[in-house]
Amino acid sequence: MTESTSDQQLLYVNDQLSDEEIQREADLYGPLTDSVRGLIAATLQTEVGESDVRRARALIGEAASLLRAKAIPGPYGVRWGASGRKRGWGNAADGLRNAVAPPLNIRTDPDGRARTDFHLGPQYEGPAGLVHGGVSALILDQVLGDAAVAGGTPGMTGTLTLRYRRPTPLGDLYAEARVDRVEGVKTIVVGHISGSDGICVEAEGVFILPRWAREAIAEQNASTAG
Ligand SMILES: CCCCCCCC(=O)SCCNC(=O)CCNC(=O)[C@H](O)C(C)(C)COP(=O)(O)OP(=O)(O)OC[C@H]1O[C@@H](n2cnc3c(N)ncnc32)[C@H](O)[C@@H]1OP(=O)(O)O
Repeated sequence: MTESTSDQQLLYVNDQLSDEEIQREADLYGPLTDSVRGLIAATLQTEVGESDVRRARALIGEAASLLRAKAIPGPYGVRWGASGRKRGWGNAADGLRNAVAPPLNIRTDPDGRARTDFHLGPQYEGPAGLVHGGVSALILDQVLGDAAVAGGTPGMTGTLTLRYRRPTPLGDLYAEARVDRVEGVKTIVVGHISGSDGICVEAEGVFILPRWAREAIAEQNASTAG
């Protein structure tokens, strides 16, 4: 689907939508995503009888057909509107249109900080009653990455190091991150997830602006200077 770097770059699109149109889309699709999240939890927890399970499957199939009648053919990509507002709505960690993503609402500060309160339901379970370690990694990757973006030095995750200090309970949690230092093209970010008993998972990430992006920026700077 995205076999080369140039295929991937085509998924960064400036679609010129106005802020009002973007807000209208957010108001329409955000609640749809929440409904599907509710469906995922209901699918996991239901104990209704066989005929109700079959009926639910038929209704879900009907809803999927309705939605697929007009749909984008591949990944959502990353889009910008006319004012520069960015939408990574397909993002698996925090995409507004991605029901697989945990319900994060990450807030950032321009000094390179990011934080979010969030609630993880039963669909994020690993060990009994606890958050799956991969889900914690997913969330920390995103929160640390957002801190790098907020600090003005965005990048792809080169290395993510995690220390699981204590089991992470399902339920109400908090994550935060801050840029620790910038070393050339590498931004080193630290952060953690905590629950009511304190820090559960600590993380350090190295975020690197990819070579193709560095070259594109250098080309742009050269053409502006020339
Ligand atoms: C909205 C934004 C939030 C984002 C949060 C989510 C982020 C993600 O999930 S991104 C997806 C997961 N990550 C990936 O798929 C990345 C795949 N890897 C790559 O694309 C590349 O290897 C990439 C970009 C990491 C580095 O490639 P490239 O730019 O060619 O590196 P290169 O020029 O060789 O090296 C630059 C520097 O980085 C260092 N470096 C390279 N790779 C790594 C690495 N994996 N870890 C640590 N350091 C590295 C090099 O040593 C070099 O350091 P120095 O400048 O000190 O000599």
